Amino acid sequence: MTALLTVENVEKRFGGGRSLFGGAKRAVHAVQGVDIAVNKGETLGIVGESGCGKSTLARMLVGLDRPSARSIRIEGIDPSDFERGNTRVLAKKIQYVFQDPVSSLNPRKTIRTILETPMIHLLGLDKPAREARLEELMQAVKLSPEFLDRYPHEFSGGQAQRIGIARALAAGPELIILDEPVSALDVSVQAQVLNLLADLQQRFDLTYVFISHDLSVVESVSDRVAVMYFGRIVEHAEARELFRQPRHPYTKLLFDAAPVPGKRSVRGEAEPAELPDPYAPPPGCAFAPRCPNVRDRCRSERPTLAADQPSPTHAAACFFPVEA
Ligand SMILES: Nc1ncnc2c1ncn2[C@@H]1O[C@H](COP(=O)(O)OP(=O)(O)OP(=O)(O)O)[C@@H](O)[C@H]1O
Repeated sequence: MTALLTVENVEKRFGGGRSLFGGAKRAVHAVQGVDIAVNKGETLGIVGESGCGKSTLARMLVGLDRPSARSIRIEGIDPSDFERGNTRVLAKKIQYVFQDPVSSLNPRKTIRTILETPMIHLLGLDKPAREARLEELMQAVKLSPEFLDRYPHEFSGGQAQRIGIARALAAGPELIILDEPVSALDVSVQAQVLNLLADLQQRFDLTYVFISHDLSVVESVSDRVAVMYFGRIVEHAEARELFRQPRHPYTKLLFDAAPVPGKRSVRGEAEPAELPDPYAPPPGCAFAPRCPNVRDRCRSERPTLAADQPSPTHAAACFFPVEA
């Protein structure tokens, strides 16, 4: 398998530095020491609770946020374009679909203008080529070409998200970061958008990074899944393997807390608890205060991601993982 995107030891701190009077300002450690490789044509799911750093990581992958310490490489892109945040080069290769479809579209622009903008600025297409591409895009996202001269507020959430997806496709990217793409939609519309994304992946040979807090959605779309907690990846594995046999106690807790039709909730034990102070990450495992398997070592030493012996592709950052 060829990695299209490789992320090594990426970090993002917000704040820090020196105040006007010379004192050290505290920094939020939003993402710490993240390594990811995304293979061509696959969907990597990233799952975790609110505030764990999913969106910050995603924004760094498309160059919307600059990493504090970095190594992000995309096949076919000169690393210096990444260093300089050369959005024009990056945007041709990698695009972003936002969670809130309506507010992510400029309310004063027609759909035609929204979709034509990347064609002009990134691809330099002339009018006839743009017309042909507009038709192709609208047909791909299953919207009538009549919608092209309307404004974003005239659309339902599901339709607006189809337009957001068409905008992401306009420049012909290879990789799309989908940041909670169906969370704001009605359940009945979610499945339609997920099916559309699967069709488009086949048709345009796309690679996806799919970010969500919703386990059932992540399970249904992902080839591999990375679980994030407090800015770090704490477990990753092939999707089927992870959902069959979670190894990190946090992953297990997420699974136990997920609502399953007909199953009585066990939320009592999995109620979201306070995350550690993001200004002062603990020396040991960040999950230790919530962990049912916690021992002394976990509070002083931070476990690194290590692949399990029986399954070299399944890694959990835990000294005392959940037994098979
Ligand atoms: N611009 C910022 N300035 C300061 N702190 C920030 C900023 N953006 C994010 N953070 C902090 O970084 C951490 C990770 O936030 P992030 O939005 O990436 O998490 P998330 O998992 O995507 O959550 P959500 O699903 O709620 O968006 C949080 O502690 C958040 O408060």
